[in-house]
Amino acid sequence: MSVRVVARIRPLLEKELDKDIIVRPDSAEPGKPNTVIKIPSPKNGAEEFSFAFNAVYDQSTSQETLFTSEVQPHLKSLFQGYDVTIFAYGVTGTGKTHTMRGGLKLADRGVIPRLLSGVFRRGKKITKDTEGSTTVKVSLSYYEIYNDKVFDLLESPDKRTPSGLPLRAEANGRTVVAGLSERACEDLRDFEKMYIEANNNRVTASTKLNAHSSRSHAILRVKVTQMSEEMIKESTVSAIDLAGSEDNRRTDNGKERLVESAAINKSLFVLSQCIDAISRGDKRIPYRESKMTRILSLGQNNGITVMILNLAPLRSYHLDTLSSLNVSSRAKRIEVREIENEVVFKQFPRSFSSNTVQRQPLRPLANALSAHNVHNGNVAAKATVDVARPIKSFSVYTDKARQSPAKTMNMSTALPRPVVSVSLVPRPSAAHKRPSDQDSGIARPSKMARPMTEEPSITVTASQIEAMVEKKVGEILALRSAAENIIQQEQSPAQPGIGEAMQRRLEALERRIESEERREDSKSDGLRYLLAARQHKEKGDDASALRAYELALPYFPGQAKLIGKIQRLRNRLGVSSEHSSSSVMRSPMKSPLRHERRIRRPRPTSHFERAGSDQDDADVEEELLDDQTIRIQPRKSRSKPMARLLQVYDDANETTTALGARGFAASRGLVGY
Ligand SMILES: Nc1ncnc2c1ncn2[C@@H]1O[C@H](COP(=O)(O)OP(=O)(O)OP(=O)(O)O)[C@@H](O)[C@H]1O
Repeated sequence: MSVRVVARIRPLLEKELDKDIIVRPDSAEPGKPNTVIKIPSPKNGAEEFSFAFNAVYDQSTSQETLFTSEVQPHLKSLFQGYDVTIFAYGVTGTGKTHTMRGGLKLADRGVIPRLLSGVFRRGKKITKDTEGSTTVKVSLSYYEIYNDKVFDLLESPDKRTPSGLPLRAEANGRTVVAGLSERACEDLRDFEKMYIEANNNRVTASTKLNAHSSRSHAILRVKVTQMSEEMIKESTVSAIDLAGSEDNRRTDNGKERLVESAAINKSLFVLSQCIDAISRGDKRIPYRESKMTRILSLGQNNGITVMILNLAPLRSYHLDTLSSLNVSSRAKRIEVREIENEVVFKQFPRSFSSNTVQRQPLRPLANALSAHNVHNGNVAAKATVDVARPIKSFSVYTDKARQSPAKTMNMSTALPRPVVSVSLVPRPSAAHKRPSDQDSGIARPSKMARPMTEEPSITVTASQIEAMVEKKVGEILALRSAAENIIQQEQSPAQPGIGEAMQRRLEALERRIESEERREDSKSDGLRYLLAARQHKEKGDDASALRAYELALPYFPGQAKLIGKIQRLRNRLGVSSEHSSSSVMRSPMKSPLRHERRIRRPRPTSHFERAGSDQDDADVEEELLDDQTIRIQPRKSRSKPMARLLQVYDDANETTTALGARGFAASRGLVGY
C-alpha cells in the first residue's frame, strides 16, 4: 500500500483577505469528492497547475470530519496489529499543529486527542467483549527533535543533556530513541494531563509568520498492548507534527530563530531528498542525513502511513505552497509494506499429536522470522531476529505503474503461502480497506506473506503441515533455549555488574560518536549546500542554485562573497529579497539527492569553471571550501552545455511541461523542501 497523502487547506485568519486566495480544491470528475488542488502558475496567472491527492479537505472542514475520514478507519487496523503513522507536513503557519493537536474546546480537538479517545474506547470494548480475558494497555512516549537533537518531552527540561538522546538502530531495522521514557496511560484524562504538560516542554516561539510556531518536530508514540492468556499483541501509532519550513526573509528571524530555522529547513530538505530518492527507486536513501528522517523512515516503516499536507490558501505562500505540493505529490508514490506485527504467543503447545487442533499458525511463524516487531519478553523471537535480520524493503511505483504490481519490490514474495493457513490473527476484512483502495478496484499490494503475483497453488497434506509446524516450532524452541542460555550466562553471579558497566560504556561511546557526528554534520552541511548550489548552477537551474546558496548562508554567516552571489542570482532571476526563492523551482524529476551523490566525491577538475561573473561565484565556493580544508579543483571547461529547462509536473494529468529555467525562475520557482 502506498503512503496516503491528503491535503487540508486552512481557512483565512484575521486580516487575511478573500482576494488573496489562490489555492482551490477541485474534483477529478464532476460530482466526486475533491481530490485535486489547483494553483496558478507563478509565471502566468492564467495557467493552472493541478496536484492530485487521495483526498482534499477545504477550508470548511472540521476537525471531526478530518479525523473520522482519515484517522478513525485506522484504529481498527491498529488493534489488528498494524503500526500506523500519521504526520502533518507543510509550511510554517499552515495549520499542522492545529490539525494534530488542535484547541482545547471539544470541537477544536485535533487528531491526537481524538485518536487517544478512540484507542481507549476500543480498548475498553475489547476487554468487555472478551469478558475481561483480553486486557489492553496503553503507554506513551513523546519527544521532539529540536536543532537535530532528540529531547524527551515527558521529562522536565532541566533533565535534558545538551546532546539530547541518541538514536539506535534495532535489529529489525527500526530506529529507536535510546533512553526515552515510556509512561503507562490509564484513560483519556490521564493522557490529557500528560499531553498538556509535555507540550509545555516543547519549543515554540513567535515568528512573524506564526505567533505560536513550533520550532521542533514533535513525535508522539502510542503503544497499544493487547494481552490474553495465550498471546501478546503490540502495535504502535505515531502522530507527528513536523515543524514547518520557513523563508527567513519573511520571518524576520533573529539569530536564535535562524539557527532553529536552518535545522528545520535542513531536515525538511533531507525529507524531500528521501522522497525523491524513494520515488526514483534509488538504492541509497539519505535517511541518515537527519534525525527526523531516520525516525520517520518513510518507505521503510511497515504498516499504514498517512501524510496530511497542510496548506495556506494565500498568494503570499505561493512558492512555498507549490514546493510542498510537489514534495507531497511524490510522497504518495511511496510504497509501504502493510504487515501486521506478529503476535507473541505466551506458550507453545507441548505436543503435536494428530488430534491437536490448536497448531501454532504458519503465518506468525513466518512473521517471527521476519521479526518486524518483537515483544521484549520473547527471547526466542529476539534470537530469531539476530539470526535472520530482516531486509529493509520498500516498494515504489509511479502512479502509472500501479497496474503492474509485479514491479513492486517485496521480499516477502519469496515466502510461498500454503493454501491451508491457520491463524489467530484475523485478516483485515473488506471493511478495513481504505476507501481509496476500494474505489480504485486495484488489488492492495502485499502484506508480508501475500505474494504480489498470482499465488502459487501448493497442495499440502495435513501430515505435511504438521511436520512443517513441528519442524518450525522445534527450531524456534532451540533458538529460545540458546538465547536463554546466553542470557543466563550474562546474568551469572560469577560476573557481577559486567552487563551494567558494559552498558554504560556502550552508551558513553554512543554519545561520543553522536556528538562527533553532529560536529561533522554541521560543518559539512554548509558545504553540502554550496556544492548542491554549484551543481544546480552548472545545470543552468539558477533558482535551485539560489535556494541552495540561501540554505548555505546560515553556516557561513556574514560571508560577503556568498551574500554577493545570492544577490547577483536574485537580480538575475528578478526576485526581490523580500520574497526571494526560499522555495526553488525544481521538477519532481530533478532531485537534490543527485547532489548528495556527487557531494561526497570531489568533482573532477573539468567541472568547475565558468566565464564572467560566474567565475566570482566559483571563487566563493572554493574559498569557503578551502576554509573547511576540502579542496576542489577549478573546472577547466564545460564539456556539455546543459539544457536550461525545468519540468513542471502536473500530477493530475501526469504530464510535465518544460519551461525555460531563467524565464520561469524569474517569476520565482517551485519546490524547495
Ligand atoms: N483548520 C483551521 N481552522 C482554524 N484555524 C486554523 C486552522 N488551521 C490553522 N489555523 C490557525 O492558523 C494559525 C497557524 O496554525 P498552526 O500553528 O497550527 O500552524 P503550523 O503549521 O503548525 O505552524 P508552525 O510550523 O510554525 O508550527 C493558528 O492560529 C491556528 O489556530
